[in-house]
Amino acid sequence: MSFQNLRTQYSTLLKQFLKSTKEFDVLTTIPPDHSASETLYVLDSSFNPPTLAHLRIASTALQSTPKPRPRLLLLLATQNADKPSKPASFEDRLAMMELFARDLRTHLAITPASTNAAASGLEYELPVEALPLIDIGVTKKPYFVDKAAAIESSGRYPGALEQVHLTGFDTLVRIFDTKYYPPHHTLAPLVPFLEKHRLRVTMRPGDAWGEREEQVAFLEALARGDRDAEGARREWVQRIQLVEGRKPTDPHVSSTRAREALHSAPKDLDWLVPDLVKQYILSERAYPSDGAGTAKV
Ligand SMILES: Nc1ncnc2c1ncn2[C@@H]1O[C@H](COP(=O)(O)OP(=O)(O)OP(=O)(O)O)[C@@H](O)[C@H]1O
Ligand SMILES: NC(=O)c1ccc[n+]([C@@H]2O[C@H](COP(=O)(O)O)[C@@H](O)[C@H]2O)c1
Repeated sequence: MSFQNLRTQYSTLLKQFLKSTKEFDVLTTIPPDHSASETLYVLDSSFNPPTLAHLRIASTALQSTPKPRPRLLLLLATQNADKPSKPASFEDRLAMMELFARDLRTHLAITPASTNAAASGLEYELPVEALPLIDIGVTKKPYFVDKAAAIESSGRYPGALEQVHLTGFDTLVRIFDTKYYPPHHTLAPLVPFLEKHRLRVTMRPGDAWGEREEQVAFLEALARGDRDAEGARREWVQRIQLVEGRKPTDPHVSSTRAREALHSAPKDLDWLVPDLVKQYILSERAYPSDGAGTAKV
């Protein structure tokens, strides 16, 4: 299917979703398949555009599970907690999410899960049947607690399915920010979320969120009870896994950096975004240099 047809397909599906009363829906599954799974990994993002950091977050989570054929939901919220809905339109982002899903499956097919296996130098290829199913989903809810509840009540997945939300450290801090939970502004709304589901948080050292030690200290403070007065529970640390992010020598990858590189240094896209996503943003003008481009629906 051409990029343009892919975009048109998502434009139609998105319009139907926005007109419906649904709070969450799956628009596509790659490959089309309805078999059950025990754990649902959820990568919620603006996908503006999807980057190699997103790919790393998703692939390391999927490769860390001993369960056969895990399932991944790539989730786009039509309303963001903080950011305006631009510069790329939602249909461009949905098209890029599908391309990202294909890039991710290709990556998983040829990348061994352990560094030992990688070092062995033996040729490696995962059979197609073992690759994860990837759902492309949309939600009208900006907050994690509501997204998780909307996924649960959608009927799209078995009721008891555990969700593991994949986030970066900056998002963990915001999930634990009481400003998002009016009218009482406590962390009580997180209780049902963390009783049932988990967070797998990738550290994001060296930027506005502090170095590795400060990020580890955030969870230690939670375990010590420093946040009890806000309504936090110490046992939540069992539900939150902190995993290593980029090495200090690796460049910092973000969607902002990819959008900037498109106009100033397109060669940098090679280490910022996966291959099909790169082809899409170079050919489809999802990010015009005049900054135009809005969430057209
Ligand atoms: N380099 C990274 N390291 C760790 N986590 C990341 C990284 N890039 C993105 N994430 C996480 O992935 C999730 C979705 O990211 P998001 O779409 O906000 O990407 P972003 O690169 O931060 O976007 P932007 O640059 O447009 O603000 C968030 O939970 C974010 O913390
Ligand atoms: N308290 C919360 O649940 C909370 C706070 C901030 C952002 N978010 C969400 O996290 C996701 C990633 O956010 P950014 O795209 O702003 O990095 C978005 O879907 C956003 O709406 C949730």
